Amino acid sequence: MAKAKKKGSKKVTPLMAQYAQVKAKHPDALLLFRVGDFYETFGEDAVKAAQTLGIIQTSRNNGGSDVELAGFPYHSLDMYLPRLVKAGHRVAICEQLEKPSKEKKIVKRGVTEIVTPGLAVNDKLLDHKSNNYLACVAFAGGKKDHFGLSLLDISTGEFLCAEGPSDYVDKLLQSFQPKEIVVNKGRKKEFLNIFGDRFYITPRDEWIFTTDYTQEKLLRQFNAVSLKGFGVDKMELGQIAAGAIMHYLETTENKNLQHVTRINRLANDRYVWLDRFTIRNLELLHSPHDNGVPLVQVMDHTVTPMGGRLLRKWVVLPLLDQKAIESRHAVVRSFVENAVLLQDLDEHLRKIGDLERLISKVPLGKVNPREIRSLSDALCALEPIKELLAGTDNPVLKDISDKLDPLPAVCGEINRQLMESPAVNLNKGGVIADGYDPDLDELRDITRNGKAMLAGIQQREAERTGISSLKIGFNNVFGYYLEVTNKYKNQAPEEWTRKQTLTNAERYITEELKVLEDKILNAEDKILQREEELYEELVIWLQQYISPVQHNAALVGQLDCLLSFAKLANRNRYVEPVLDDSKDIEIVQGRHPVIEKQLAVGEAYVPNDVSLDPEGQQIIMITGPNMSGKSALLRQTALICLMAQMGSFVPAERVRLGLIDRVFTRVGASDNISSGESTFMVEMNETASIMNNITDRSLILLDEIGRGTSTFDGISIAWAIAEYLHSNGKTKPKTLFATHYHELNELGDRLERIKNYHVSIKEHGNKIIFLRKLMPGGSNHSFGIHVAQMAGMPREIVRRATDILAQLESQHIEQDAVGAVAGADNGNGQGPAVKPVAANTFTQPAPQLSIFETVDPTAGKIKAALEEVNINNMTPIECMMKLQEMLGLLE
Ligand SMILES: Nc1ncnc2c1ncn2[C@@H]1O[C@H](COP(=O)(O)OP(=O)(O)OP(=O)(O)O)[C@@H](O)[C@H]1O
Repeated sequence: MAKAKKKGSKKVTPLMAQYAQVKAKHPDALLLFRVGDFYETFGEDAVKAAQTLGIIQTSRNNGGSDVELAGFPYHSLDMYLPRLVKAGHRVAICEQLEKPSKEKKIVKRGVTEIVTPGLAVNDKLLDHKSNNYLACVAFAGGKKDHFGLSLLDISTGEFLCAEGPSDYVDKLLQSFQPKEIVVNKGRKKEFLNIFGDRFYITPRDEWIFTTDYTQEKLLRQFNAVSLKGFGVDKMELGQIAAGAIMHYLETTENKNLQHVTRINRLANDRYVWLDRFTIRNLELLHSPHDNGVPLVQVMDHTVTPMGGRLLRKWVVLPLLDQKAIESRHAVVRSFVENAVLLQDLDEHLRKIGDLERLISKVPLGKVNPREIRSLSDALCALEPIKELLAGTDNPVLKDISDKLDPLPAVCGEINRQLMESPAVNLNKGGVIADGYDPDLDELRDITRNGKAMLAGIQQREAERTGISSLKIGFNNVFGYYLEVTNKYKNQAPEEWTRKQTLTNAERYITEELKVLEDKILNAEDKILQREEELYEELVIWLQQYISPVQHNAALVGQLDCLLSFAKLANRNRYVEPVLDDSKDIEIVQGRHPVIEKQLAVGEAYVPNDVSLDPEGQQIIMITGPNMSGKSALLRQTALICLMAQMGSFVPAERVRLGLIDRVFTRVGASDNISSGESTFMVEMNETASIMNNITDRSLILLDEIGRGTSTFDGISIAWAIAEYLHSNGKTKPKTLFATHYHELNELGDRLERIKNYHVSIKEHGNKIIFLRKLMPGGSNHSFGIHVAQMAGMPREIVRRATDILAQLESQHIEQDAVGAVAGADNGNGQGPAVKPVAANTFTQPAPQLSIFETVDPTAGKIKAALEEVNINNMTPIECMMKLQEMLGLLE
């Protein structure tokens, strides 16, 4: 008796069994599984794919149970893949590894590529003006504040390595904005605590993060016996981070990395220290405001992607080496003085395209024929650039000229081998030039002239044999044949092979005909195959030129940035800053590079002078009403110094600068509050980090520090900080202090290197007009109420606020009582340099009144009238009439 089929037993199809196997190897990835002409996703992946891509989700019967299914045609991969990755998915692409055939039940499949935000090489996932870094952070043992960081842009081959305390690594993460960070699984929580949760994290097993394993990975990549040559041999944690990246790449099918030819040390002693708050506050790379413009956007006049990407690095890494900065200035000067040279170079640079990313696609096997052609166009454009630079008398430009190598052999070979405008897709043919390969030429000849060749054979054989009625025909059974009518059949030569006898004719085949037939019938396929072979050979041949092409790309990037500085200077009337050995900052008629470009037509930016020097005017205390331009002044001072040290000219009439080594900015009541901490706490933490890191060459901007707390605390803290910066006995950092606590002007009288300034305004009746000029001397009252009035605050409130202010001011016991910082330590344990003064005895303002609790009886009436209103029952006309009634009450 046959066994009854067990109810509910499931038989998984071979395809789904194969899927399950592949998926088990990549559990954390969304698997695109190639089935014929489709990429399919199953189960949870299908749900995610359908949601992200808006494609239809169906189900597939998988032996008794339904599994979710969503798919798209293979040729749409380019469209859908970037969308999946941008949505934050790791995507594994599983291809069919062999051609389907009748004998095989199921074709072999395997994952050929894993794409994540940090592993993108697809143009649709990349921004040509920004690098796309994959990072790794390695931790020291225990709780030590020391980390290794590596950054790799797989799309350009740039590989960087650094080591240092958490605030340094944090600053680098802010500057380089990696798209993905590989972290030791066991330290992920710590990572999130220290560096925040704003990154795309990929946790990996603990064993990878060991010295021996990672070092071996690096040595193998660089084919070296030591890492000394790269200057990273002493950086154990940096090496661990870099090696872990190499491991990660291997496990994500990124094995051909010949374009990663070196690793560079990011040395923090070469660049101005900007912590992440400063990079953010100065809006160097990004602006948090909706229509805000970051500095880099104003500065960027580059015309090549290499220049665009390099400029972003120059902006966050201003130099400390005076010679290097001055040599950039000298190049900019020579371009500013030679408009023709500037324009010619600009024109040639525009032809270069993304040389760096093009060459990186060569080892990755992702380069298409048209891209190779543009590689040669780019190299050809180097020739005139080289010549133009050789004709200058600037040593840096001459050096770039010497080093530029247009690689004529590469250009020549590409031009010889590829068609002038080759197809983008290799599988469509039309890539290799005519005349390059005899076999290919013959095949093409056949497809173009097949019929003529057959006619030629027919004619020749007819003449040779005297069979005048000889014909060539074709059938599906034995292909091309010669047909001879019975009348001539005795004249058929012996070497012809008879294939068929008809009533009135004989059919023959010949060796020659069969060879030609084979060629004609297979020519198309063979052409594609031959083109593929030749193209692959060309790509492999090109690999030997990766390094020289990368070198050219780097030189082009530099040149482009320097030209961009010159264009910036020309278009905006910037001047060359003068650097000297002093520790001074002297800015004459400085402007804010971004705000001046943002002003409405007809409005002019008001320039200002700012002078700081540690021995005289070390701290400038700027008071002035809100909106008067205090923050702009602070920021423009820092931006001018930083731009000067990037090598750029600056928005001012004249600038003399002793190099600055660090810029700190702190903005009171900053809106970037990390979770769980109060605004004030954040502000104090930030300020504490400044206090521990200042040097004589540092520039500090403190904007409304202390604003995040009550007036008492705010003034006290701001006071104590100012005192400390002035009198800590160790360093005299140059400081700009903006505050609306006019009480702080008192410090100017007490401490010799604190000078009071105010941003001038003109009071006109009840209104104020902003003159925006920085003038010596403090201002003696606050202007918050004026600003409230300007903002359209109801008249009643403004009047009431004025009364309260008057009341408070009358209760304000003398100014001396301000310094509520008794006992504030000066950092060297010797107590404050200024004699602490009695605690402030401001009277607390009365608790805030609600708008309707004012003493004004009219408000009470309006309140009562409003309470009667039921908007839901009113027509628009009735609403208007009610409003009119209330306005009547007001009047
Ligand atoms: N020198 C200037 N010339 C022309 N416009 C300026 C100048 N300085 C500032 N502004 C304009 O005034 C606006 C307010 O400036 P800013 O934010 O610096 O004022 P603030 O005194 O710091 O105000 P708050 O205390 O409210 O932060 C700027 O956004 C800018 O549009």
